[in-house]
Amino acid sequence: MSRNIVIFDTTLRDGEQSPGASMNLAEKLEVAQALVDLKVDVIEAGFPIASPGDFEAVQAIARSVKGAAVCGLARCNDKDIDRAAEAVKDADDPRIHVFLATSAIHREFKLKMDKDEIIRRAVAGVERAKGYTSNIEFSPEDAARTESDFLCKVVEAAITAGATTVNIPDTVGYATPTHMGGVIRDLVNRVPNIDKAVISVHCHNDLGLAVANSLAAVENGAGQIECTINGIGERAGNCSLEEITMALKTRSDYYGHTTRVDTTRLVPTSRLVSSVTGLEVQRNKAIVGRNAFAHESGIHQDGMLKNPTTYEIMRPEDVGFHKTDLVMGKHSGRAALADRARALGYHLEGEKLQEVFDAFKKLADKKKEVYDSDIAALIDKRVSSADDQWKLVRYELKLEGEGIPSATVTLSKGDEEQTDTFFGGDGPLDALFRVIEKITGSQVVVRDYRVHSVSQGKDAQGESTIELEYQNRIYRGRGVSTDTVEASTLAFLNAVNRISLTSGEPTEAVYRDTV
Ligand SMILES: CC(=O)SCCNC(=O)CCNC(=O)[C@H](O)C(C)(C)COP(=O)(O)OP(=O)(O)OC[C@H]1O[C@@H](n2cnc3c(N)ncnc32)[C@H](O)[C@@H]1OP(=O)(O)O
Ligand SMILES: CC(C)C(=O)C(=O)O
Ligand SMILES: [Mg+2]
Repeated sequence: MSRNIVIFDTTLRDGEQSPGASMNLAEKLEVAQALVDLKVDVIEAGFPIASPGDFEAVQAIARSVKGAAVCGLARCNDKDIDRAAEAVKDADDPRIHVFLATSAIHREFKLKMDKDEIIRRAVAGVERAKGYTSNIEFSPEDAARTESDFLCKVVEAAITAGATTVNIPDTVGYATPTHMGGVIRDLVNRVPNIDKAVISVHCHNDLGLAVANSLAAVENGAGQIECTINGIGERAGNCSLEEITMALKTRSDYYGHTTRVDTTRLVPTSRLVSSVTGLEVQRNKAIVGRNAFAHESGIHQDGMLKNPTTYEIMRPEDVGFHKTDLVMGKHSGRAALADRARALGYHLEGEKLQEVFDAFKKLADKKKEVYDSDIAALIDKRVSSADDQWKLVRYELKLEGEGIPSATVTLSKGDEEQTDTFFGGDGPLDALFRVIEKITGSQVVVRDYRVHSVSQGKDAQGESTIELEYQNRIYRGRGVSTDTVEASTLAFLNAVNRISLTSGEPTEAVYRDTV
């Protein structure tokens, strides 16, 4: 029977758990708005107890988002649930997502709780959340590795306690499609009150099977899929939203289900998330990769020219690829800029539109043609630096006798400016980075540094991305400018700003990184 599958996006929660993918408040609000435009049903905006910044972001999203439920994650304890409830309370449709691991491994080694205690805590958690909202999701974490009998008992108890969605996570990406389908089928057949809740699925991609496992779950009765843009998330990531929604759409002949997702927004949303997290999308990534609709070989090109359906199962425009890169110039106005920005995944209005418009006009004076990618870069620059404490005022680079670099940088913080100089270093960029370290007082190690062009032509804008290590954590930064040295300096400063943004917060998050 045809069903509408609920799309639960967790880019801002599980997606943000990707090492180095932290987003600032302005970036999270921009992504949340893009998710609304994409027409996802539920936005998991964060884990409010995790840090004051997470709480603030969930609250701001709950207050601003219209047209999707806003969800906050909580462990099964009173403090987490109360904090999540406080964060989502102003949403039109607030959801609290309570989780507790159920597998033998997690019970014994992590939680140190027996089966009875797990059921007691799960029920107490759902009941407490129920005191705040009627929209409650419960997840038995590591469900795919949980004994079937026990999983059925926990799910039944959570529904009796008031859970309206029961989410079945494959937390460690262990399942295969037949296995995951079987887990859902067992719940459908064996849990007496299962019809009182929506069954959800939350698959991780450790074996590259997250999308396949989610499809198998849907085939066996799941009515909600948890997923993220570009498949980002803990370790190898989560089920990719663009892949799962296009699989359901393209193969509606087989699955017969629908989603509310406006698939023409997939590419702009993917771009936005890639840009704010610094996690690049691989060229051959299904649906949104640059090569997803590119045809190189003669026989394929011949077929495409005769009829695109010979080699394309989806139309590029259905996922949001544009045939042409619209050229805007110095004679374009605000209306055209706002319209172009929307097509690229952003919302520009009021003061924000004016700021980007001013930057656009300056760029148009420098560059002959301003492409979509230039515009996206200008907006990204504004969004990613919105919460920055330190701003670059000016810099000067000189090569002294025997080519030794000397860098002088002026940064501002609030109304104050500070200038310093560094002489020496392993090259001009190193000298610039060292001055910034001196002024901001942060000692970092550069782990990765890249520069590439974001638009066409000799006068293209350069984008620099950088990964800094500070106290065993990775911080990413981006900078864009027509001058690549300036782009690199901005990227370094952007990453340093992220350090000062998070290190002042009393978070005790355990972090395992891959460096
Ligand atoms: C599968 C998932 O994706 S779950 C979500 C994972 N995301 C995150 O962890 C990111 C945010 N996390 C954080 O900021 C921190 O871990 C916090 C603030 C939540 C907790 O920090 P701390 O209080 O220092 O605890 P810490 O992280 O060291 O350990 C987690 C504790 O929660 C307990 N716990 C884990 N899951 C649950 C749960 N669902 N319900 C109740 N307790 C739980 C653990 O057993 C451990 O308790 P213990 O300290 O008594 O052994
Ligand atoms: C919190 C839960 C749903 C989770 O992210 C997982 O189990 O992977
Ligand atoms: Mg997860």
